[in-house]
Amino acid sequence: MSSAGSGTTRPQALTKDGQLRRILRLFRPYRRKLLSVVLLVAGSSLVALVNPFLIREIMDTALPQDRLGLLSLLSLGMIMVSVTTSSFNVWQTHLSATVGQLVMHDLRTAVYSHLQRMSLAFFARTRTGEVQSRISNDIGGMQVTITTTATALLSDVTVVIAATTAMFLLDWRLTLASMLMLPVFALVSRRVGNQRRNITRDRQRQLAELSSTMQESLSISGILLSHTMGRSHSLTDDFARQSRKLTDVEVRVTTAGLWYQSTIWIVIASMPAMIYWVAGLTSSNGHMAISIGSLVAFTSLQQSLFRPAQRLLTVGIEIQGSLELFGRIFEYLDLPVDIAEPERPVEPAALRGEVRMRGVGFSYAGTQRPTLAGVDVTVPAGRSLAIVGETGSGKTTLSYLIPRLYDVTSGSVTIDGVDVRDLSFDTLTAAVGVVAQETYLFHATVADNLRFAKPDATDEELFAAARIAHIHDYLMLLPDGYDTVVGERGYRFSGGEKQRLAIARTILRDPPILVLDEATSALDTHTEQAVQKAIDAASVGRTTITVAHRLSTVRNADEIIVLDRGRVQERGTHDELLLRGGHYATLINRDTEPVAV
Ligand SMILES: Nc1ncnc2c1ncn2[C@@H]1O[C@H](COP(=O)(O)OP(=O)(O)OP(=O)(O)O)[C@@H](O)[C@H]1O
Repeated sequence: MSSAGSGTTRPQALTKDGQLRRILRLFRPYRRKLLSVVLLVAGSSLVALVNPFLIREIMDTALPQDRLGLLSLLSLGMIMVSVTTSSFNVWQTHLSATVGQLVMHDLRTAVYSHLQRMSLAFFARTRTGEVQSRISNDIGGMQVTITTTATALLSDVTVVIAATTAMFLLDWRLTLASMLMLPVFALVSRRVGNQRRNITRDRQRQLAELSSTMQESLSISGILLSHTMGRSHSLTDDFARQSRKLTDVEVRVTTAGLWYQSTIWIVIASMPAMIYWVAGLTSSNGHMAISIGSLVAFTSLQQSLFRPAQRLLTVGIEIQGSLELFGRIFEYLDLPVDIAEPERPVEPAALRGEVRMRGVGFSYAGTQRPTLAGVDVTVPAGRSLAIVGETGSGKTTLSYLIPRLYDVTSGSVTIDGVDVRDLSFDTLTAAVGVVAQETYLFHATVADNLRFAKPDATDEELFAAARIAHIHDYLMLLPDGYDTVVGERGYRFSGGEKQRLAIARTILRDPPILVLDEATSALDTHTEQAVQKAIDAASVGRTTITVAHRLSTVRNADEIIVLDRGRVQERGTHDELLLRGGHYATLINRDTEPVAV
């Protein structure tokens, strides 16, 4: 439950302009829908502006002159205006929500698919919760901006332009008087926007931190560790501390610029009073320079301006916050893919499965000492290689170079003479089957888990693979057989059973090369024999490279290499190496397993 940082570095900050252009590009596929939204918003805003003029006519003409026909017509007009604007709004909201959600869907999928291409190294240095938080919290946080703010902005601009024009037409002096405060508001809004952007950054970081903590500590392994280490209370305290920090940030997000918004609100709300007062001042001998109808129409226009103007002055604040969210997402989309598929892959006819490593060197990023150096090994097709050595000598790392979970730093790994870096991912994954040290099973049925390797596998194929892995009989004894649902991370199955399921899953793809990283956890002799039988059966006719943690399992390998701090120290068969009396012999003697020599 480390509190290591996110592990992702911020690439050079995107310029605001570049970011805006990139955001606009996201909307490009939906420009037709957006055009309809623009038309609907503009239409509804313009139609709404007819109302004040209808009011003026009612007040100045229809009512004083007792013209009932005109009054009915004007009243009906007012009702029609509301019907039209409401219908336009419903339609527009539906369209803009659809576009907003589609853009979010595109972003979510783009981030997910980019992350799928990232190498193991990225996930090794990044906290799981952090990755998920970018997809759920950051993209989720954009929803308001994308779906509502953007269209509100559009309608607000239209209303403000149209209402201001109408106000000028009614009385230009009153209009100017109403707008004196605008520049001051705009300036302050800019400052509050920057403030909001910084707070949003803090909030998203805090959210990611909280997600990571939950992800790690509420997983089966996390709970197991905290229960057995008696750390539940302190973890709860840590969580509470983080959650409390989030509370503070959330309050800051909500209240940033609140005083500013209230001031605007008060000033805007006092405007009609000011206007009546100014109109009163202009009256002489009981006659005002402006008719009552115009005055009412003017203040009603002003009223319709309140919300849009206020929103426009604060929309910058919202957008600044969202820019930060977009920035975090773009940062992930821009992560370089360190293990990329070749543009023009070599397509060999059929792979036999000869694996050759030539002068292989490898260093993990950020480490001083190379993990592997000068490794030369050839495993002829159909033969077996066992890699042994002290813990940390680089066995697993070496085996990961064949399926390209990591790329060599120097030298090369070839399959049938073709560099693995020149093969398409499809060819490579079809050629190399990997059974990793830690078996990962999805929360789904056994059959679904097996079919993850080969979605179109028939039941017979599943049974055959499970038989080879010596797990079929066991599965048939379960009440639900192959339909048994595997618990979270396969917890209902024992370690040995999970390994055999993993072996069955891998051989279902029938790869010519098998890379097996033996589980380090000790299995009882009976289980170990069962797993060994599964491995032996799975290896038949395949090139097999086994990372051996238990020396009892390597005796039959065609070749054994002994790694020492990343270098091949000895090589040969079990008998040859024993006779040599070197490092391997020492390891064998030290191995707790009784070995018949
Ligand atoms: N992602 C990583 N970043 C940096 N160093 C790593 C990383 N993964 C492994 N190492 C280091 O590389 C070395 C070789 O690790 P590797 O897992 O290949 O050893 P191993 O021989 O398989 O060990 P074991 O028998 O304990 O599984 C170790 O010192 C390990 O700490």
